[in-house]
Amino acid sequence: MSPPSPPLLQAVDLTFVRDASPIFDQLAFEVDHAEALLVQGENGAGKTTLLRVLAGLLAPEQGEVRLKGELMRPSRGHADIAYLGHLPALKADLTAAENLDLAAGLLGKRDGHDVEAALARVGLAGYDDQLARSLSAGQRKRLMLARVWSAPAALWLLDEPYANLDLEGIALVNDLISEHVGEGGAALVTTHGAYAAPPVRTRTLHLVRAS
Ligand SMILES: Nc1ncnc2c1ncn2[C@@H]1O[C@H](COP(=O)(O)OP(=O)(O)OP(=O)(O)O)[C@@H](O)[C@H]1O
Repeated sequence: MSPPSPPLLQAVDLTFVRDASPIFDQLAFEVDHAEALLVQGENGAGKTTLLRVLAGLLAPEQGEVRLKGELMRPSRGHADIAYLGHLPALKADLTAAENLDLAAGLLGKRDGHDVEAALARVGLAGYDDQLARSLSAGQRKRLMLARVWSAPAALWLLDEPYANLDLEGIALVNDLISEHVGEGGAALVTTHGAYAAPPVRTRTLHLVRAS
């Protein structure tokens, strides 16, 4: 009998220290395929810091992040991870379509998730030629969600995906996550609010500032 495969993501005793004070200390959890972990916590609790460590954008003081059992090293990106951060990772002088093309060149693209389909999926059909700089904050968030939806990554790390969105946009985020999890993907989602619908709350991690 073959050994069980390791979970998609393992946080092993993660400690992150800023200015000599720990943000989180010996944090350990796992997220597997078909799971969504909702990360909740007050302002400053360390949610963004945690997601950036998991994305490999920040190095922990101690502990490690494992993806499919393999040690992840800090880097600019990882093929198994689609990260949606607080700050728009869009090129302001490129159009919506060009931004998605650029992301596909860097991150790859899921079959059938071409630019037209991605814009339509997030409610931006017809915005192909609009510059990212002239999109509203909610439309920029939708474009960032289109990037995530188009990527072939199994693990979505979504930092405040509900921010700037209207009610229909909040429902869209929950739909996208449910669909992804239903297809065997996984997601970590941070929020302060109660926006995450039940399918997005497979489990909850309540983050409390370590000191
Ligand atoms: N670049 C930075 N330099 C110094 N301190 C930082 C930096 N980024 C975050 N911090 C500090 O680290 C702590 C955790 O911040 P983080 O952004 O991870 O919290 P959060 O839970 O995401 O907060 P919020 O809910 O307000 O978005 C805070 O005290 C914050 O002030």
